[in-house]
Amino acid sequence: MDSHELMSPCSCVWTLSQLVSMAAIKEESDYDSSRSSLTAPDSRRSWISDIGSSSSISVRSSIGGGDTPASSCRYKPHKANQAEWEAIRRLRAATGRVGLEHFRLVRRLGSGDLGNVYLCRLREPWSTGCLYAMKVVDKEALAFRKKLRRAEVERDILRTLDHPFLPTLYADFEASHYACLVMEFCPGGDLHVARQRQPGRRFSISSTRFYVAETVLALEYLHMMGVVYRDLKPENVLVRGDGHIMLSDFDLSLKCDVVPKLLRHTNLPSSGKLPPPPSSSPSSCVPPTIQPVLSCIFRGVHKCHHAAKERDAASDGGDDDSAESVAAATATTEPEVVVVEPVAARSKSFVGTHEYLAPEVISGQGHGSAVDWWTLGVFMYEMVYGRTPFKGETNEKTLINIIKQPVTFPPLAGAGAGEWEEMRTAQELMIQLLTKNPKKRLGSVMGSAEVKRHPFFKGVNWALVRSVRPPEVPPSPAPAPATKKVMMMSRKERQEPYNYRPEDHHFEYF
Ligand SMILES: Nc1ncnc2c1ncn2[C@@H]1O[C@H](COP(=O)(O)OP(=O)(O)OP(=O)(O)O)[C@@H](O)[C@H]1O
Repeated sequence: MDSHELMSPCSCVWTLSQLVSMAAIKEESDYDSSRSSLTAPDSRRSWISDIGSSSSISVRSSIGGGDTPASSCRYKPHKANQAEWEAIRRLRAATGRVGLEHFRLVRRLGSGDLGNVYLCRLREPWSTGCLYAMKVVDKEALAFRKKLRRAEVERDILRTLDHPFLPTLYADFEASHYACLVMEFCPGGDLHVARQRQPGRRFSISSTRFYVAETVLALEYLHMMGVVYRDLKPENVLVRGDGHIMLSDFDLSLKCDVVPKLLRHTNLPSSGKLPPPPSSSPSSCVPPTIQPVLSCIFRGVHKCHHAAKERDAASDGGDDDSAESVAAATATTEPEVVVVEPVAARSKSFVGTHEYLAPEVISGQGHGSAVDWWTLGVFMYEMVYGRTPFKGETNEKTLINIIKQPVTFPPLAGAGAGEWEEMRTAQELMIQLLTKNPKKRLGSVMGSAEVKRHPFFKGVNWALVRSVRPPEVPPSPAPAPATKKVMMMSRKERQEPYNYRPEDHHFEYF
């Protein structure tokens, strides 16, 4: 069969195994592949409830329609000289489009709620060495499960991203009733697995600082693009070939409008006097498009820091009037900060992973970008202590703990003086991130700017984080599959249908 038939409009419905076989390597040897996908325990699965909008959204089969120059974002200035990007660009220039028939699937990297992710490479001989991750979702199955909208949201978000710590979408297209996203391949696995390899199954404070700092930058960019991530956890933080991170999995994310607003540093939550949500420039979660917006701009940050100290000193004493008077005294001289994050966005969807849920998500009172700062606190805690802070014996107990229990820290056995001091600063940051009231949580008013200023990140040069040597650099990917049998998918694996098990994803709390 001519592989181009795949894209011709026809009423045929192909099975995934047929499509995968067509795209798979021609050498049909049956290699044993013990590389089964990594699946997280049930309580760590992500999900979205019907509360809010998901169930009422009509199922539109609008994914893809073939990857043509106009169909997805083609402008990725940060990837300009990257071999993988260049290979796709060259293919598109030669053929006018990118489709499944241009790829060879090598093996399955993993599977999730929406579909399977495959390691693949281009068939063109000149593209040797360029590896990609292809997410394949069955649109019909998703439509049946009322989750097609999630796949569309993920595709739309990926199309807009261009950041060193976020996935690059090289192409997206349809093949029969499958929708395919071709993304950057991360050979280093995820941070959940990486943590298991650490001594005591915990990351050191300096490794934690590195990964958390990169995550902050990724969240900052997402927020500025009007995206609330909502699914931060170590399983979703992948490690690139160079050891830097890449956040993955955007199907639970929330798209919002972001409207820049000017705030003074005195409005920080630690002042105890919060500004009302800006009624003139609210963030809305409805519009389907995302427009890049301005970065945060600071003027006179040194003054900010000084004023913050004064304000903190006043509010530490629990004297609201004192805090207020300091705020008032500095109000006219304080620098202004342009905040472009969707801090006032509100969604009522019950979405996330049990151990990582923010209190406002559980209570259903509406949530916005502050949920990402809560999950950052849980993420950091798990990196440092090897477990999440509110985990109970059951999912229900976990949720109750999140709402009711204060965050506590296990004793740090055998820590030296230096490490103890660093740990104390880390704990301070975690406490501020794990503040149950989202309005008082670090990051809730001025976004990432507040988080980045915390003393835990003292010495971090935010502009150069991507040039810092990561704690671990994964070994180079294996040579091209044509010369390495172990990289090939077995016939059994290629033909295996996507196996959705509803019991893994069912959620019954509300
Ligand atoms: N770019 C990538 N590079 C390497 N592996 C990847 C990549 N993207 C995804 N994977 C692997 O595939 C698995 C499934 O991917 P992903 O989480 O995006 O799917 P999903 O269907 O959206 O899952 P979820 O149930 O978490 O929503 C991941 O856990 C990871 O192991």
